[in-house]
Amino acid sequence: MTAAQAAGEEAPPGVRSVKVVLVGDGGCGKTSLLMVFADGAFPESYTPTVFERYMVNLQVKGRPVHLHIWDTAGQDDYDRLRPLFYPDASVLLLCFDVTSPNSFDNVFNRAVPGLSHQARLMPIFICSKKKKKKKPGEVAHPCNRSTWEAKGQEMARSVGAVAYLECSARLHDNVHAVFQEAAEVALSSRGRNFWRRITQGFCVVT
Ligand SMILES: Nc1nc2c(ncn2[C@@H]2O[C@H](COP(=O)(O)OP(=O)(O)OP(=O)(O)O)[C@@H](O)[C@H]2O)c(=O)[nH]1
Repeated sequence: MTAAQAAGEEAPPGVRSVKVVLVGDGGCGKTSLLMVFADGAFPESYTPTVFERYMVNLQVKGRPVHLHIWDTAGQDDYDRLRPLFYPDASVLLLCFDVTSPNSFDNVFNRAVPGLSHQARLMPIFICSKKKKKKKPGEVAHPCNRSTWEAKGQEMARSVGAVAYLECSARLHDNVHAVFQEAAEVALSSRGRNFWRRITQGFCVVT
């Protein structure tokens, strides 16, 4: 695995550039995922993002790639602005938090509308495996491990995602794989229908 490195504004000559957009409910873990990938550190404090761009270099099949990653605001006040980031993007990371059923439903209700007109934009469905301490007497969460994995895969298929990945920013688990997958999908000459076909069985990376 090649470590990502923070990059300058523009891709150096000859280096391919890929735009990735992170979407998902406010607080579902987008910024933390990106910070662990870009800086290698989990941010301990929560500050809601408006719209921020990060540039990170990584290697795909031994060649340098310049990732432009847009971290978008999850709050509903920004629902109309968010799709403005889609047109020249290659990959959309649709994120939800496993401890929040609302964040799961909202991928479909809020993030996906606006996607249908973007034929070139390939969605990847990302599950953020946050761990929540159970309070005494609390009933099992409806999205517990045995159900949310299946639900996640089903949702991924229904929104036409080309892959389904699980990760934890806090545990630094599978974070690099998310962006590596995004870069590989974006740089492939294969179209969205190809990726959908080969991922019908969805490989879950944990
Ligand atoms: N346990 C756990 N908590 C996490 C993880 N990722 C994020 N969090 C926590 O979730 C909260 C929100 O995280 P952010 O990454 O800022 O969420 P966001 O989706 O960028 O939120 P907005 O900027 O409001 O859209 C913070 O308190 C994080 O510490 C994780 O992998 N595990």
